Amino acid sequence: MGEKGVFEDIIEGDTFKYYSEGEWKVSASGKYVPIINPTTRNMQFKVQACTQEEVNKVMESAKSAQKLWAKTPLWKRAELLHKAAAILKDHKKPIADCLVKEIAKAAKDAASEVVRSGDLVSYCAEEGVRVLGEGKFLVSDSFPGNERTKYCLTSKIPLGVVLAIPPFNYPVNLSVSKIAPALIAGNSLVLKPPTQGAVSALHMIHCFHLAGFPKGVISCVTGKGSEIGDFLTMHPGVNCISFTGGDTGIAISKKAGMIPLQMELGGKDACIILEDADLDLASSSIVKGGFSYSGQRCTAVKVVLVMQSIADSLVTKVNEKLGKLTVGPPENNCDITPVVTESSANFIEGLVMDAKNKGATFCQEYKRKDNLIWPLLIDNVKPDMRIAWEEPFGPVLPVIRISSVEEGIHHCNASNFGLQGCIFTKDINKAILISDAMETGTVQINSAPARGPDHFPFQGLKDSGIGSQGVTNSINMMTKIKSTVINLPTPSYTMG
Ligand SMILES: NC(=O)C1=CN([C@@H]2O[C@H](COP(=O)(O)OP(=O)(O)OC[C@H]3O[C@@H](n4cnc5c(N)ncnc54)[C@H](OP(=O)(O)O)[C@@H]3O)[C@@H](O)[C@H]2O)C=CC1
Ligand SMILES: O=C(O)[C@H](O)COP(=O)(O)O
Repeated sequence: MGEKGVFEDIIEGDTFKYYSEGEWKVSASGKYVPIINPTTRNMQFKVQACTQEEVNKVMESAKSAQKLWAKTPLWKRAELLHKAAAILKDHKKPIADCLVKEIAKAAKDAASEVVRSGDLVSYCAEEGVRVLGEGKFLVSDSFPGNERTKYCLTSKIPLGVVLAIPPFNYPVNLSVSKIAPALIAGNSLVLKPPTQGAVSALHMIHCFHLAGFPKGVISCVTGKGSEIGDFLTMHPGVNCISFTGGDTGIAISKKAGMIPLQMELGGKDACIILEDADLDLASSSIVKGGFSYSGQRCTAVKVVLVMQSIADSLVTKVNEKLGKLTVGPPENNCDITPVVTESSANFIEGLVMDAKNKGATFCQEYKRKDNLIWPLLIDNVKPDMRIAWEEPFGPVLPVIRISSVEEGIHHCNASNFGLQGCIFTKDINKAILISDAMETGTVQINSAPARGPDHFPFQGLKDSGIGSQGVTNSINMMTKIKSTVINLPTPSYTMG
């Protein structure tokens, strides 16, 4: 079970506790949620199945703690975040070990997720003191019909309680990308971690506890999203929801009520390859973009749209590189590791079989053992195949051969998703025109889609999301503007 020592307080018996009012607690439910190791398919960890009463208590304490937190000087909030970031990075090993066991992330990638997360928290602290330390000053005579009798001062104020719900694939990084902006902006934060990934997230929360955040400013409740999710997202104490995940986010946005929402949902990121593309660069980007963490990234390349004349060469190069990927357990740092759950593996297999039955060309033999699926490139995919449109979230990648750039853009824009996309060409003018035509939140030119570096804006169009992430955008999103207007008895003009 998880590492003892500094993390001793977060576990009782064999079940991890939840974090409420600055303390680690056992749920009164007497129930636990099992976390299944994707590699062994045995139960690896247990977390508390929190009750609705416990959620209520967390919300109450988050609400009262926020009032005091908002009065804490900005530099002091930043100092605490820097401290949490340092503690997080100091405990990279035990947290990464949990990621390996809970979500089968390769050991080296698990360690870099923790380091990246510490860096994100520190960056957010630095950015916060600047973004939140500045407001606006407006004078009334810039608007027609007014004299200079009014001075308007605007500042950014906290929203209250922010509810953060991240997905399984980056349970630490996509938690802190919500926690740090919320806290620096003077909000309190309630985290509902994904079930697969909950124990890594609880370790990360303990780092914030050790940093000395006041009671109630940060809390973490565990339980299955399907059981406590609605209660949390519809809770009257929540003033903002920051969610990353799948279609669940669409359902949440319909139920949440009149509060700001930040939604980062699925994607079907298209990779358009033009005739003049550097095929070595394109093929290595496709392999990295499509197959790292076994394709379980929202920003994974999820469909290749290649010009017919270069398709054979591209497919050959991609296949050569796929042949070099190692397949096996995350502990061995394999490139391809088991996907997160058996149901996920079954879903991927469903897409693969549909493509096979409809006549697609398999570049490798389809191979699966339990949750482990060998990397597979599926060529000659046609629009009537599910894999042309649905995201497998696994190590299988469809190739659609196109006869014009317009056909590629049309396929990209016909998707319900609009997260990212990428274009490979040496002609920057063409790249810009195609980028403008693609209905996605980001287009990468000559590289695979990616969210990072974490301070870049990150957003999806259509069913891929609401709002924008990235450090600065998240800080702004988790604040409101407040104006104070000074009314003068007579117009006043400086130096006038
Ligand atoms: N755009 C982006 O940035 C990203 C998008 N994704 C997308 O996420 C999906 C895969 O991630 P996955 O974790 O399986 O996504 P899910 O949408 O299944 O789960 C995301 C989070 O929502 C929780 N949840 C489940 N049901 C509810 C509910 N009714 N109310 C509130 N919360 C709930 C889950 O908890 P529990 O685990 O307990 O069920 C989890 O914490 C893919 O579609 C992928 O594209 C993933 C990463 C990044
Ligand atoms: O959830 C995801 O898939 C991430 O947001 C992707 O992040 P990355 O592109 O930086 O790996």
